[in-house]
Amino acid sequence: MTMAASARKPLIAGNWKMNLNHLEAIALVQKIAFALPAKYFDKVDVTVIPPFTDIRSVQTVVDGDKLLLTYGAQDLSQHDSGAYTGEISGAFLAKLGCTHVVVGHSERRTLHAETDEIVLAKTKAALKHGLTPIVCIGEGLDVRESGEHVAYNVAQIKGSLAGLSAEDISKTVIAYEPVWAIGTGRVASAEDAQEVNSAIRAAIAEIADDATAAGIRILYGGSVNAKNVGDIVGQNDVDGALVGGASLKSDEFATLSAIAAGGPLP
Ligand SMILES: O=C[C@H](O)COP(=O)(O)O
Repeated sequence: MTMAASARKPLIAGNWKMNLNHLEAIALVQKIAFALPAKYFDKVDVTVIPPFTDIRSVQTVVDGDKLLLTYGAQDLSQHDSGAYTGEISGAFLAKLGCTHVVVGHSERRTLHAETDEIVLAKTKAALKHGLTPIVCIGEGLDVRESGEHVAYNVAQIKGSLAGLSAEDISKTVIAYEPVWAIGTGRVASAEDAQEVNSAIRAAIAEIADDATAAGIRILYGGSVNAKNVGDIVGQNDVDGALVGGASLKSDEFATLSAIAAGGPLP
């Protein structure tokens, strides 16, 4: 790899999951913006990922107050439009000013039976509409305990990006989220995150090329908070975090974003 880790600007993405109505969303974005002044955004990208029903309200605050944080969605349809009741098109998200969309989160893979093929189709849909897909992968506890976690994640990322051009892959963000660390308070060690993230980067070099692998941002997710984020993003191949629970607390989210930026604390 030719690009130093420091050349990849960290990304902190706050996945709110199914929390907060649109009024609560407005309040949280305003509090985050207050706690995280503009000076941090040279060194870290920050995006919030609210439920669909909050996005228009978040857009209003971000545009109205000219905030530097961006926002996205937690999922999208693989289709553009049509008879897909309950689905949301990437075109709609783009029209609302979304920059990012999470695809293949383990909760979607587990609760909605999303396979690598579906994740790939959604990744393509995101790219088609100019959205940055945050492609999630991660092993369950059984795989971790079997010691096969590196091979499992490499297979999952290859399946989720299969056939994409190097140019398309370079427009994605990858998030390694070990399922056993999500919402459990049981965070992977910084070394665990580095081990898998470096294997993912090597896999990207294989399916794309070295420059794409060196430039792509690979996040870690799973019980990240202000206390552990420094060690995690301090690893060579960890370029930020996909944050769940801690993204719902404005001060903690601002603090961990500032730490990812290299400080000082807000
Ligand atoms: O998308 C975020 C992850 O699922 C992590 O959630 P968590 O930080 O609550 O463990």
